[in-house]
Amino acid sequence: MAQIFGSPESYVQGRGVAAEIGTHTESLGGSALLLADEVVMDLVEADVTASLQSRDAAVTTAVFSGECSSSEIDRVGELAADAQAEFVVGAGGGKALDTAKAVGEDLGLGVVAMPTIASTDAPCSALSVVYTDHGEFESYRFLDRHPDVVLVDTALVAAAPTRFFTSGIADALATRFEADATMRSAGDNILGGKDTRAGHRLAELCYETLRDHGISAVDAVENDAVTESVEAVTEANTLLSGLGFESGGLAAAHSIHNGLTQLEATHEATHGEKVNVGTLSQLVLEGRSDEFVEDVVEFSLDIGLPVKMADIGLDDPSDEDLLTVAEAACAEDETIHNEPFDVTPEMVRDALVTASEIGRRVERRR
Ligand SMILES: NC(=O)c1ccc[n+]([C@@H]2O[C@H](COP(=O)([O-])OP(=O)(O)OC[C@H]3O[C@@H](n4cnc5c(N)ncnc54)[C@H](O)[C@@H]3O)[C@@H](O)[C@H]2O)c1
Ligand SMILES: [Zn+2]
Repeated sequence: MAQIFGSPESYVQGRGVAAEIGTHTESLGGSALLLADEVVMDLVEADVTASLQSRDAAVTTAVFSGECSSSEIDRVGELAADAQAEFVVGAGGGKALDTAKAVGEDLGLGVVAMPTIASTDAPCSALSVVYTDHGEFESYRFLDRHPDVVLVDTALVAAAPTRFFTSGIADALATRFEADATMRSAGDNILGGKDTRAGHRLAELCYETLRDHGISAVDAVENDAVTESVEAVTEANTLLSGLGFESGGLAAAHSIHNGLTQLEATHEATHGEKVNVGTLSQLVLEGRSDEFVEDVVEFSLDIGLPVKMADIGLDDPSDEDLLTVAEAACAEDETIHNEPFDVTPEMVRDALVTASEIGRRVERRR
């Protein structure tokens, strides 16, 4: 089978770049739909509208409901059609961006992904994760095209609540481990091909960047400051992890995340926070050494990330709850089958409870 690597047409990152968006969208047409929820609309509408209008692009705004569901994708699609938009600018977190990407695909429009938090690796991928209107994982929707432009204003990223930034570190921390599993099993990446050296190396670079800069980047973001470490980690969370997971492949960590979304009690935890519990479980599942797992737990604690189920709303999960998570994680089309051995629900349940116990133990001894 062919090796496949994919990426957005262009990636722009820096302090204040939201106000320069118009200089990067001229090839996309003269009419934009700006999609953002109320919080994000307040943050970006003035700068984005002024910059696009200065380049002769008309702007219509649409308020995002908060969930990337089929009904929301259809609703926003109708608004884009009514506005005769030629491109969609999705601003906000992963859900707003995933919705904008799906709308762009449905209507054949250009797409600008403008993350205002570095909370996930959603911005760069040709993928929308679709949920029910109630927030349960429903399906991966694979898109034909990547976003035309990904634009990340690091001043916005640093000013947002720190929890989003740390969640993005968690999402990115999983990337290398999942790409490694996919490579060892010769599994498929998200683009339906085998990995390239480039895809795999970017996943490794992502991990190295987080370990080299993660802790001080969080210190900076706590103070709304943009440092070189914040630039490095924003790039790792957004670009390196985005390219790394898509072209490198996903494995157990994200399947366990998807399983966890089946339980209402986890819905308050962010995507990245649930992924971190999935990552630690993957390491246990793979039989990594105590020292290795504890090192990742220590780093997670330094960053302020969950290391056990109780940290993501599951204080005392019942056997039935654990089986629900484990069975969903092992569904036939799940990426957990990219692990280089057969995985059963029992193995996932045992890895989850053991990873949580390790997390609890390391936390106690600090
Ligand atoms: N498509 C992909 O490749 C991919 C990859 C990873 C994750 N995802 C998806 O991303 C979603 C999770 O995204 P998320 O964690 O960003 O959550 P989210 O999209 O729900 O956004 C979280 C919140 O951040 C707020 N926000 C955004 N920018 C802000 C700012 N600058 N200041 C203050 N608040 C701000 C928004 O109002 C929103 O309420 C999940 O649906 C997940 O499946 C998709
Ligand atoms: Zn993710």
